[in-house]
Amino acid sequence: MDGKVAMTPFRVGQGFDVHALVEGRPLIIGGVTIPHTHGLLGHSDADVLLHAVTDALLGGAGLGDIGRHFPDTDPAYKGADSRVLLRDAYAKVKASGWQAVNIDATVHAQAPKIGPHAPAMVAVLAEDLGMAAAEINIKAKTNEHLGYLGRKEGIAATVVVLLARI
Ligand SMILES: Nc1ccn([C@@H]2O[C@H](COP(=O)(O)O)[C@@H](O)[C@H]2O)c(=O)n1
Ligand SMILES: C[C@@]1(CO)OP(=O)(O)OP(=O)(O)OC[C@H]1O
Repeated sequence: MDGKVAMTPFRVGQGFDVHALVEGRPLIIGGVTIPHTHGLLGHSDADVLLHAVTDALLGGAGLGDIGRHFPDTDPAYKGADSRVLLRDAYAKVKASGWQAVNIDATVHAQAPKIGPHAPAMVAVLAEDLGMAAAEINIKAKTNEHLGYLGRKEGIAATVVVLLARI
């Protein structure tokens, strides 16, 4: 033994993202358009949850992060549908020998209520990643009116994913 763990069958990935809430943009979270007074600002459609899932998948596979694969300086991704980026990133993850086992996510939003939309978000992720809906969990938290999230200046998402070697 040289002290290294070779060919481990499982790896964990984590992702975080945050986008500012502004007027005049649609609010798209987890591929679902949610009626709201404000939407998220970004180079793409600013889907904070799908970006965090993408980063968790890429991170677990050791493939860097979303900005490395889809730079926000590239006009090709201006207004991009984050579902397309997620599917593209996951194809790279699988090509590198890993598949997702389960996903657990939290959307940090003072408003609006995310719970009623969570099943639709799970369906989006299940379809795009070819996973069973039962392996995907989406939670939501306010920020108890504290800080920039609590002042509704933005929405954040945190995600963990378990990857298994294919
Ligand atoms: N944007 C949100 C925030 C929260 N929820 C649901 O409310 C529950 C209580 O949230 P606290 O932040 O007050 O602990 C939480 O467990 C969610 O079920 C939500 O749907 N959308
Ligand atoms: C998705 C990309 C690319 O359009 O842009 P944004 O929508 O600004 O999102 P961000 O979470 O900052 O991450 C990565 C970017 O490269």
